Amino acid sequence: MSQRQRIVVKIGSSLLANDRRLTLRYAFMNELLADIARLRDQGHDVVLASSGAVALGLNAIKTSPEDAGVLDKQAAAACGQPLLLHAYRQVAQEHGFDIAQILVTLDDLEERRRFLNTKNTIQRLFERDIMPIVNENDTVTTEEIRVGDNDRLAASVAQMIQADHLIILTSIDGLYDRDPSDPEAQFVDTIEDVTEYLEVTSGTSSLGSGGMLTKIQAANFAQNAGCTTLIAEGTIDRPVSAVLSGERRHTKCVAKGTPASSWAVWLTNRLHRAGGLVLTDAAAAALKTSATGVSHEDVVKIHGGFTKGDVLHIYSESGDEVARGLTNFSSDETMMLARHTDHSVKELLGYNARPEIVNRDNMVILDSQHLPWDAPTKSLRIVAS
Ligand SMILES: Nc1ncnc2c1ncn2[C@@H]1O[C@H](COP(=O)(O)OP(=O)(O)O)[C@@H](O)[C@H]1O
Ligand SMILES: N[C@@H](CCC(=O)OP(=O)(O)O)C(=O)O
Repeated sequence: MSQRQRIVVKIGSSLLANDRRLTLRYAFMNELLADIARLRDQGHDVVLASSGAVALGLNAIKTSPEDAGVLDKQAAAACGQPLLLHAYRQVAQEHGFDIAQILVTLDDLEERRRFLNTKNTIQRLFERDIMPIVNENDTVTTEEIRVGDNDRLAASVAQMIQADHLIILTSIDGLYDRDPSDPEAQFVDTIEDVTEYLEVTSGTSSLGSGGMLTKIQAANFAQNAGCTTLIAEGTIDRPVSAVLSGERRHTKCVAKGTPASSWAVWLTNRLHRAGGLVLTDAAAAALKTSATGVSHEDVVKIHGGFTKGDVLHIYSESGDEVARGLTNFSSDETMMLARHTDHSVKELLGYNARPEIVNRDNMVILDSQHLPWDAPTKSLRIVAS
């Protein structure tokens, strides 16, 4: 690998924490950072997305992984994160480089301005030759507002920095076509279309969060952003470079040849659904070909309580997700406009604006490479009532 690359390496909890004693696996960390030091010396930019804060903090709060509830995990992360980063810093310095901590929440990835701020920070750290280590700020997140797994978080970072490779190191050597404990399970070398594998990926290791499903979703995010994902076992001997060079077995999820613009990728790679619109089937079908956006006249149901600027998932009445786009109106304003199509925006909301809920310029039509989200079944308000 001679060309200079941007690489995001995601490390699962079970690689950093001993699963019985819940103590740090220093030997693995040492080999990992030695390997990364060599990659850095060859000119590559590396970001680590590291799990392990919760697992390493459980001893401090005297709780086991099986018994830990949300509050325990938040407290454990508060104890484990400084321990983890302190170790990373000491070991990295042994290998001649410095590290920095970036703790993010869902909003830092989903809100455009915060996403760009985070991107700029990582860029500046690269310029100063410091390796960023990213984790979710588990202590301040709750179930509804968290990413929840570092696989998709790492993919968001890969998309953010336009990485060439996302390397997900975990407790298993890659993806199998069924539960890997099934003796008939076959190893999958290469994935072009992740949708074929969504059904075969349940279950996690004892310390893991998302299992193989979130790795496959992450791989899809990355491939849409023009980044190739390699899923491999975090083996102690040259954990990253042996995978990159192809010496160690792994599952490769190939990047799409022509990635969309970074804005379109940000718009479609969603970790959270702020809200949605259901359109008539005819209007949803027309979106694919027309040059106009979503008209207030076509909305039949509104999902969730959203505000202006949120990214909405747009469905047909038959339940297919057809597009994602930035809304010009809040959910309550959208309901007013959709219910009273014979009135102007000025009459209904008190200011002049076109009654287009989502502009064509602020929308991306989904195609076969995107993983659609199931149509919402709860928090739906019907327009014609
Ligand atoms: N089809 C599959 N192929 C490979 N692994 C799978 C599959 N389905 C479930 N898994 C499980 O996913 C686990 C890895 O995910 P996880 O425990 O969340 O790891 P990490 O902590 O590294 O994120 C493996 O231990 C494996 O048992
Ligand atoms: N943010 C959490 C890790 C969440 C997570 O994705 O864990 P894992 O599935 O082990 O990568 C932590 O630091 O403990």
